[in-house]
Amino acid sequence: MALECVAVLGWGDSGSRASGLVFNGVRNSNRTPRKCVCRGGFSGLSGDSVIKSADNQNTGKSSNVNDVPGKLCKDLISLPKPLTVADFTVTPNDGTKVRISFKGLPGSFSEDAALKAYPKCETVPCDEFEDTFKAVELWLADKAVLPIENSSSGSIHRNYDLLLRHRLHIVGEVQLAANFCLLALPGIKADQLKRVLSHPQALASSDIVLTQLGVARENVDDTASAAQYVASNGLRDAGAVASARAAEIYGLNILADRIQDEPDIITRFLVLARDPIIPRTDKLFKTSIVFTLDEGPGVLFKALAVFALREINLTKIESRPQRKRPLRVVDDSNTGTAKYFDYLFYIDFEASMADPRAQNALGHLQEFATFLRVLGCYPMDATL
Ligand SMILES: O=C(O)C(=O)C[C@]1(C(=O)O)C=C[C@@H](O)C=C1
Repeated sequence: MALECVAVLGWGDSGSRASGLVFNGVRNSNRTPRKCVCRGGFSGLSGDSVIKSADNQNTGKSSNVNDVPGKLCKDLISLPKPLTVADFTVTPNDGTKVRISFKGLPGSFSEDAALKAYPKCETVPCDEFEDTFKAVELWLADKAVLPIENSSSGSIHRNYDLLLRHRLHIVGEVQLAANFCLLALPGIKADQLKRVLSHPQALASSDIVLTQLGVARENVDDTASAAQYVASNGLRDAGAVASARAAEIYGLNILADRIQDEPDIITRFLVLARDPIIPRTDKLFKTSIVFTLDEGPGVLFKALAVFALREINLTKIESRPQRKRPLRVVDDSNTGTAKYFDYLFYIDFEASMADPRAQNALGHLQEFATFLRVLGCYPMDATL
């Protein structure tokens, strides 16, 4: 990825103080592709083969003739096999056999998002958001899907932090309209319910109906867990706010459909993978970045101007405190020592990294950003 730095404005005078443009942790100037030793090189490209290959490498067992001087290696089966044409068709484009990790139980909206992106995928339920990242990093899943923001309660901050802590690349986005249903055991009527369980966002978004019912609200990790809990414990006084698919999976009845306060509650999910995709310009692409700036008047204005000057539309801006260095100390001769919160800025913009405008904008931002990382460049989801 060639970056061209242009001095369109007079403020690009700080030289290259940034530690280098980072494409998910690797400076672009001397970027070497991150490759897993076993990837596609041994018995196939499917995930199982990959995990097996990795295991062989880690056990320390001798699978190399050089480890057994003067003898033939006994473990011939574990030797790498050459790739064949079949290896390249194991994971077709329609999503067959792609394994997608998500947080929650089957029937959750995150699983719906995974199925929207890859209709024939195998979904891998995880306990925590962090586990969805680890599943991909450890080759237990090919990709992860995680919610990043929704139209009723805004950003899911924890996931912004995890994007930076981990080294996965954003390779796609999924927009999903949630249809919240009130579920209960078969035979139970709405007026018998004393409490309703769900994910806090689903409960908050169904406030009007739940208030009318006069029920207590109980938070659980995800909407499908609520349905599963009611069903598996045979709770006759408890309902769940979850999807129609969760009702089917856990054998619950739908007492009311579309109970959300707003007609459309949209959640935007990100798809993460170990490797970035090749940016294109023949369809609409988005790029997500994170950066830090020095303290000073107008620095954020300058940072945003690199996009405005090139007519690049920003679709999202989010700031998060820098957890490891929360306070910035500034010595000021007039006012003494000031301490400010130090922030990371996350921006999504509507341009592909293959577009010279995006390359120039990032080259320009790099001139004065103290840190810059491209989190991913991916096709926009314009569907619902
Ligand atoms: O609880 C679920 O079903 C989820 O997939 C999680 C989640 C979220 O984390 O925001 C996703 C979308 C729904 O609107 C509610 C909850």
